[in-house]
Amino acid sequence: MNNDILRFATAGSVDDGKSTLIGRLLFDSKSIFEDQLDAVERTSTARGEEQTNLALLTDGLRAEREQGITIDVAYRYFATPKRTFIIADTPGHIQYTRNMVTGASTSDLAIILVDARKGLQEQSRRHAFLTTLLQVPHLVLAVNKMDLVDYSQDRFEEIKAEFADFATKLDVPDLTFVPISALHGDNVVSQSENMPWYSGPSLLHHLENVHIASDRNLIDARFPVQYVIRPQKSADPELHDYRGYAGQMAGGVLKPGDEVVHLPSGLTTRIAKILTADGEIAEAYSPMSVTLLLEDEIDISRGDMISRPNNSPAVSQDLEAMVCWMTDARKLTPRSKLIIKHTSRTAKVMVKDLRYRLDVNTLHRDEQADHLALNEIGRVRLRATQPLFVDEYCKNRQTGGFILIDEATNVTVGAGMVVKAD
Ligand SMILES: Nc1nc2c(ncn2[C@@H]2O[C@H](COP(=O)(O)OP(=O)(O)OP(=O)(O)O)[C@@H](O)[C@H]2O)c(=O)[nH]1
Repeated sequence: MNNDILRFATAGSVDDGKSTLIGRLLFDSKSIFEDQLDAVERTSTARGEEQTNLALLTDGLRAEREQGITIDVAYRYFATPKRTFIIADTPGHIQYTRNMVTGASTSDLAIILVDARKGLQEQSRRHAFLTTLLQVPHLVLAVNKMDLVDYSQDRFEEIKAEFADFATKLDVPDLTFVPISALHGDNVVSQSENMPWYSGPSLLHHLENVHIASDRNLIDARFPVQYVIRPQKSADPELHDYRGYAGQMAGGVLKPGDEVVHLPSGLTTRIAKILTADGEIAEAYSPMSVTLLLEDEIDISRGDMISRPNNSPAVSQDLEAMVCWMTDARKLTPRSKLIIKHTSRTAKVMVKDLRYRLDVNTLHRDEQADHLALNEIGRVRLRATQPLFVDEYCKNRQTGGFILIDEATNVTVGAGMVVKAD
């Protein structure tokens, strides 16, 4: 039911045509589009969609806002009869890395725009690298301004070959090339008559049909507890007399009757019921927001994890991760003390060491580096003051991702992807 939401990020150098493309998509798709979330909400209710869809959508965005992210990523929404789209529009000029990490970390797909006249730029490679680092499952290279190269197939093939060659170094999971003119609308929403040699889908057609359901991890059940709903005195015991655990599914599938394990206690019990705002349901999977009722009383708090007895995340205070540093107010150095926000758990963390800094242009590793500055990416070892329940980011972007917060200012200063927990 949630598969009809596609989150995508756009990236490109200045003037490659991102704003024009987004405008064109919104305009030509003749969809109901509004910047305001309440408008999306109205639309979706009118279309008879399930309410939970929207709750999820707003939850995600609200969570980002609450984390005090000061990054100027603009979210835009539009819908076609097939899907609802959330675009993370990341400004290309300054702060590209930080913006892109923020915008792309929750995206199903990224569009990298290239100006057909200029071809691949250093920034296109950097964006592609970040996309793979963030494990965005689908990548589209949109070769824009085809009108300015006479809709030349040769030019398109040239850029395509160059990028495909570079992409082999990156392990891009799914790569699609589309020749477009954002200004004139060629291949954006409908097939272009100016490029009869191109037989692939228009950009919107691809966005509407790209298969994302299987990108979600449906194997490893993960339920980070966000809130504990305590029993209340009520005349109607069915309604209020229970203890429930609310949160968002971060992987796998859970059903009533399933045996589950609570972390950190290691105690096991079974799921009694799964509730949503609309009532009881038979199964929960990512990214649904649900409340679990368990058969036994266990002492469970916010930040704990519910998973399956033979398939749990690592329970560890030590993490090794790729971190993107996002502030110029301070640097990341060994012994830096920070706050880590990982799933629904918040803990203090210390940087044990910086193993290397990565040059995102050359992919060179500088093992002598002693700090990370704004927009720099490096591999670090962290030690938290309490155990975290983590998976490797390549297995699960939710339980493998985290943000780092400056304690004094409460500002997000870094984003991380777990490489290993030990
Ligand atoms: N001829 C032609 N011009 C285009 C096309 N797409 C965009 N442009 C022009 O290129 C210029 C830059 O386009 P924008 O959409 O503002 O570029 P942007 O990537 O959003 O730029 P920033 O927001 O500064 O990063 C504008 O003058 C557009 O009209 C296209 O397909 N063909």
